Amino acid sequence: MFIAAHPLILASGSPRRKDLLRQAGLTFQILPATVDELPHPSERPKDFAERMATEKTLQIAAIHPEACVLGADTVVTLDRRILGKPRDKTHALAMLKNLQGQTHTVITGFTLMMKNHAMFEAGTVATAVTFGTFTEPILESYVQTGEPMDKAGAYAIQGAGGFLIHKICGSYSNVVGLPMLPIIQILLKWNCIHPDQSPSHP
Ligand SMILES: Cc1cn([C@H]2C[C@H](O)[C@@H](COP(=O)(O)OP(=O)(O)OP(=O)(O)O)O2)c(=O)[nH]c1=O
Repeated sequence: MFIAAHPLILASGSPRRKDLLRQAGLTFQILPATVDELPHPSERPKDFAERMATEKTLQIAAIHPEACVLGADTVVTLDRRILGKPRDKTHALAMLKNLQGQTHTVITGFTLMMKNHAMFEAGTVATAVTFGTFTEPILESYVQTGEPMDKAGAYAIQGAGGFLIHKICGSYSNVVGLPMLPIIQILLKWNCIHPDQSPSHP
């Protein structure tokens, strides 16, 4: 779909982000950043997500100033509290019990940087997600799949956890880990990618 006109680096170890970029046809290198993912006292969830995305991007851009670097961070928020990834299965069950029957917000912060800070864009996208209500054995059996363990909010909309969701309002890819629309728009604007206009092969 798109052709890379400039080296692109994804500063994230998330397999979901890799899949989203691959689905769009992008070619890129993966170099996960290691940052301390702890919110400052009274830091708003959207500020935290954007700061994390920027810290990840800056870390990798410092080593690869020639590339366009994309960093991101996804947080789940309920009543202005940040729900990160669950510590263990008990924590995952508690998170899911807390989220059921309610609408929470998934915020993904993203940062793109190119040409040694000369080109820099950072922002956040929020998606409202409403869960259904379930019996405890149903939530327990979902936790037993292991899927919740490396996911913010202890679920994966793109996986078995899709059954939990009553409705969403906003970007789907943002819940999975990257708001694809603004990211592709910025990459096109910076001439980092072009639409692939070669004839398709059967
Ligand atoms: C809510 C939700 C989150 N997630 C994932 C997206 C993110 O990968 C993860 C949130 O953790 P992040 O800290 O944003 O990302 P990461 O630790 O996977 O990767 P890195 O720090 O290297 O960038 O939760 C889903 O896959 N599906 C969902 O429905």
